[in-house]
Amino acid sequence: MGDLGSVEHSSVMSNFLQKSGGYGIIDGGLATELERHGADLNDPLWSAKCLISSPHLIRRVHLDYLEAGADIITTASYQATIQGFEAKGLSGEESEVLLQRSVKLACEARDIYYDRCTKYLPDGIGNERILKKRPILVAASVGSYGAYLADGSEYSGNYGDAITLATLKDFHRRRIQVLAESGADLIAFETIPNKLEAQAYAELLEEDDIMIPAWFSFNSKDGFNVVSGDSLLECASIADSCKKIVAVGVNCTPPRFIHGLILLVQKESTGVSDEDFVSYVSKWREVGASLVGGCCRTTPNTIKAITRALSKESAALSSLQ
Ligand code: MET
Ligand SMILES: [Zn+2]
Repeated sequence: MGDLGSVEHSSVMSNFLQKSGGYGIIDGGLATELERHGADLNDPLWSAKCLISSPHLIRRVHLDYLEAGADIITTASYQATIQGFEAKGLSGEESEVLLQRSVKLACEARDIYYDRCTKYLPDGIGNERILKKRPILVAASVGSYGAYLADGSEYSGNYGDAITLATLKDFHRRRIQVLAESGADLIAFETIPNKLEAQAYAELLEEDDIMIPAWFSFNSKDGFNVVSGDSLLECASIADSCKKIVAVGVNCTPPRFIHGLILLVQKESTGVSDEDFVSYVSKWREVGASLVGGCCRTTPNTIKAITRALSKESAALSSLQ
């Protein structure tokens, strides 16, 4: 993806993939994992509630995913919006601090992880915890306007006629700026439900000259289109025409659809039992996915199973070379 102008942005991902042996493992569900640890996320802020009430738990879940072998961890900002925080009575400034905190927590988890790798000596794979010094990226998560609304439109992509491109850009602008300057390595636009929102993100990345790369990840419930019914191909082409986008994929989508969806977009990709999930992953790799991970209800154990399966495969491949 991209052209000459995108060399710097695309090099972040290509350098990462090169150093990671050609593929990267993304973490699994964050919100659902926080819930599994007892957090009550029944709130319009969903996982972002923990940025206020239990940041330590967020850090711990990031660390669990790193110790399960994830190479990319996504921040707790999915449903963290300035508008959502303000609705809780926080100031604009306080809201921005919370957005920054989401990235800081992931970076801290990475630091702790690296420290553990040094202390416990890297022994690769085989123990309970995977402690292996490797490139780790922090992806600042951005959920959709529908996620903020928390009314189900995140999975219908139907915002009604009153919501225009301008509305969406105004909604997301400041949040994206803050996350881009927070120390994250890239922005992960997740669960994008329609073309209009993809367009809004692409325009913001360009107009505001966002300095870190981004990926677009759509959700689908039919294996062909994004949830709104907009064509995945058209959505992916918006990503293609934006030089700041370094990967396109799908998340929060039934795994049985993902093989076909990758064939459709031929870029990045990202729940079922851990075994079932893993059985899909090699096939996704075979058809060209460079980035694989989980979403809601996947856990550090899912990621560990993926890590093991893929590292076995790449060891087998390199012994043939
Ligand atoms: C509804 S998709 C949620 C994605 C987010 N990164 C999470 O795992 O919490
Ligand atoms: Zn999800």
